[in-house]
Amino acid sequence: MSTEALLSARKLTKRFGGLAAVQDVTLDLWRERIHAVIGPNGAGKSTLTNLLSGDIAPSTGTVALGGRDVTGWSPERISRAGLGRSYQKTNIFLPFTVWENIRLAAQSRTPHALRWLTLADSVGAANERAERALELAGLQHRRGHVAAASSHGEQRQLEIAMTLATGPQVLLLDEPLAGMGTAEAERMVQLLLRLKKEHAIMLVEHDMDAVFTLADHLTVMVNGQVIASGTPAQVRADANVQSAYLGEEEEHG
Ligand SMILES: Nc1ncnc2c1ncn2[C@@H]1O[C@H](COP(=O)(O)OP(=O)(O)OP(=O)(O)O)[C@@H](O)[C@H]1O
Repeated sequence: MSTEALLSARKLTKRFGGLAAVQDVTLDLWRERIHAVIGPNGAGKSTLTNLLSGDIAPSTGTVALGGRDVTGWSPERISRAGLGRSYQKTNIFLPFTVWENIRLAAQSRTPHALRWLTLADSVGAANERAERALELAGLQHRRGHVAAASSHGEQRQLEIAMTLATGPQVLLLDEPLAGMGTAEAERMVQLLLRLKKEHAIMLVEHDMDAVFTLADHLTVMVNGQVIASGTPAQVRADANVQSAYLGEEEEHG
């Protein structure tokens, strides 16, 4: 196993006018580890995700993927370099079947310039990636069903399968448990544990039970800054975190 992090962000800052939505954030993602990022609304979690995926460019700081500096690259190029990002359902074509959605996502990985050159190869490789993604996400039994007829939980699984179909090494998952009931959430937790075996994962999630079940490493953000980072036990014991964030949760729980 490589001793190098698959993704390394160094001192990332993003300013929107006078507001630093993300400030000086440094973070590493490693294969076989889930790194959860938590924080109250407006903490900068979405902005951080956008900086890592290339959807927005940092004001300062760098992002390296697999040892290569990818700062300023387009999201498509970063995706082809091995980063997969799940969006909340936005990419699903509801009238298409589960399989068609995954297959389309798999094809998007092939660079346009190569499509006509190596058509047979690329079709075969895309089919393979799609089959694997379908299986990994546990959606084989839904293969021929139209996405619109799938439950909320299955649509979230599909969203992850579509991300997997691009063949990523690093996964950025944005609230995969949002809006789920207990049984669906449990199924998603099991899926994330399976995915962890082959990927480096950053998980942005509000469900604290899931976060503390899944995370190997936890970063807490407040007002754009990291206020604590460490193992879940270290973070739980951190006085800053308790007053800024977890304290409130625990009072309710
Ligand atoms: N495009 C933008 N222009 C101006 N301000 C922005 C922009 N995007 C985000 N912000 C601001 O940056 C801060 C961080 O927002 P962000 O959405 O990253 O937080 P978050 O932790 O993801 O919140 P939530 O949990 O509600 O999704 C907020 O104050 C937000 O209003």
